[in-house]
Amino acid sequence: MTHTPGLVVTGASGRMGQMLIRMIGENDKMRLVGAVERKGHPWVGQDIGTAMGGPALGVTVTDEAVDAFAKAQGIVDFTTPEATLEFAALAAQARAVHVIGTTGMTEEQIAALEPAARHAVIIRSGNMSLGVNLLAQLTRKIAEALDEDFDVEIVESHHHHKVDAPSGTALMFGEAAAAGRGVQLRDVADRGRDGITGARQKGHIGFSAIRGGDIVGEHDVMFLAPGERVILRHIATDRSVFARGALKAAIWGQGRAPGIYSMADVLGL
Ligand SMILES: NC(=O)C1=CN([C@@H]2O[C@H](COP(=O)(O)OP(=O)(O)OC[C@H]3O[C@@H](n4cnc5c(N)ncnc54)[C@H](O)[C@@H]3O)[C@@H](O)[C@H]2O)C=CC1
Ligand SMILES: O=C(O)C1=N[C@H](C(=O)O)C[C@H](O)C1
Repeated sequence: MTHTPGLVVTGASGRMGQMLIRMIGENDKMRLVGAVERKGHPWVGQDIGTAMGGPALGVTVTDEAVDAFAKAQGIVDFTTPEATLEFAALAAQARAVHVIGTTGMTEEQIAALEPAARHAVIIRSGNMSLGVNLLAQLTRKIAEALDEDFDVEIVESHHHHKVDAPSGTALMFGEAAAAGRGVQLRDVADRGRDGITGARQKGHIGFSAIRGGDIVGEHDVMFLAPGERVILRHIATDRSVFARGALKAAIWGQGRAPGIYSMADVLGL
């Protein structure tokens, strides 16, 4: 009998789903026990390995998450907000660790994860990479140190398929800057300026989004004052940095008390 945690990947055919499946296959500390896709997806019923164009992996893509989750100790989920909410309830029933990478969730959708977190471990982050999580800590410290003469602007760039803006990472940086200043992001966020917007308000945190080509994910956190600028930059060139963090989280969560955790918890930051 094997004691390595069995993982289910949801959104298995997606950009992150396929990266996760490849990386689980290369890791002897975990096993792939399920691959879930949305109803009607052409991969449902096929072996996930062959659907991805490689050798068979012995795991058939299913649209029945409840059956797949019953065999799993961890669910790694990069899908959509609606699917993620559904999976949170099912993962809690199965007492499986639910790693959530999905972005674009509203405040209400995030709050709706709480009942599931009473029964199981949820680890959620808008960005699973070590570099971004380190930079979020730095953002908070810099925001604590600099006063409101420094305007905070966050600029993010992503591939042309991305459907949500600002990115989950940009919002993480915004939350970190707001926490450093002792304010709530929702009270100071400037999202989507257009037209005669009026002059910039002191203390606000601005967001801008670029979409194009195959950009994996790039973020600048800018502190802009008369006479000087401090700019923090993170550039992801490969999705493996997100997948590595998500898989680390799935292992870290095993045996933890139920609750909602972040990547800062996983990484001990
Ligand atoms: N937190 C992080 O570090 C990262 C988060 N993301 C986020 O992850 C999400 C997915 O990103 P990508 O893989 O680029 O998108 P994608 O569009 O390539 O993949 C999403 C997959 O989810 C599937 N899906 C949708 N509804 C489903 C359902 N009800 N059941 C099962 N599968 C379902 C889709 O068919 C698709 O294959 C996005 O929200 C993105 O912003 C992406 C990269 C890193
Ligand atoms: O959709 C993506 O691709 C990414 N999404 C995450 C986000 O919204 O910040 C993380 C990463 O930037 C890639």
